[in-house]
Amino acid sequence: MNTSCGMVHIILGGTFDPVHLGHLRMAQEMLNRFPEAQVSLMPAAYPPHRPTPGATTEQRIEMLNLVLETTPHLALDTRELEREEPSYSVVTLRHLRLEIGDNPLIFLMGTDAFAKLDSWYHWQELLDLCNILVVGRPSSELPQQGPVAELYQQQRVSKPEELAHFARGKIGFCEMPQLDISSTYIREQIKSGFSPRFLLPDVILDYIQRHGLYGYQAHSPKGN
Ligand SMILES: Nc1ncnc2c1ncn2[C@@H]1O[C@H](COP(=O)(O)OP(=O)(O)OP(=O)(O)O)[C@@H](O)[C@H]1O
Ligand SMILES: O=C(O)c1ccc[n+]([C@@H]2O[C@H](COP(=O)([O-])O)[C@@H](O)[C@H]2O)c1
Repeated sequence: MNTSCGMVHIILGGTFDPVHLGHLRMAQEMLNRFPEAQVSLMPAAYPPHRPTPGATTEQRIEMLNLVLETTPHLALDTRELEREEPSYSVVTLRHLRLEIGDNPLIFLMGTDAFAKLDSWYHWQELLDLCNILVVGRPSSELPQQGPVAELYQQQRVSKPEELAHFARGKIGFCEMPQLDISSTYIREQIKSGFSPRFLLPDVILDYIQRHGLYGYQAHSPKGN
């Protein structure tokens, strides 16, 4: 549906275990490209398709709040924490859609997540509820064949900014300087006694150290 331009809502859903500069740069790209939009980070309480996070839900939220203290234009959407069930995006988006009416809604994800979209719960309903904006991520590409590739070909817009003119139903692709950073790599570095410094905000590294997360050893000679 082509709408008049109401408030654009952009959501980056994730596990944020922990939040890192890849996530934050994605969010900043959105603030740059859609200056009038509300951009929110939305932590999953019980992320589908993956093991239980290494940090508790409370710790993941505390880390996100630390970031938001210095990034006032970003918001935190905690609605998935209120449901005692897997954080299926389609369920969340149904709730969000009821709240925002026909305003444009954009769900942001990396190419790795988009490539597996057809494994998501009721995935074919997603575009009835939102637009999807895919961001290039190292080591993964837009799918070239299969149902997700077909959907992309049918529903794609030529420029990400066009998504602000649709309430739902469209898919954009956005290039940004690719950052080969993942929470997995950060957790692995910490577990091995190496410092993940400069892959995530210092305030998050401090938090991880104070709480001994991800196997952090206070006296590790290589940790920092
Ligand atoms: N460096 C990055 N570049 C682009 N997209 C990213 C990047 N890091 C995360 N994303 C995207 O952000 C969303 C949330 O990611 P998530 O919180 O799972 O982080 P992750 O680094 O992929 O974590 P993990 O390594 O634990 O799987 C996903 O859509 C993912 O594709
Ligand atoms: O709805 C699903 O089936 C589904 C399956 C995998 C991931 N997601 C959502 O995609 C976002 C990124 O997930 P993750 O596991 O990469 O952090 C997060 O908001 C998840 O809830 C959703």
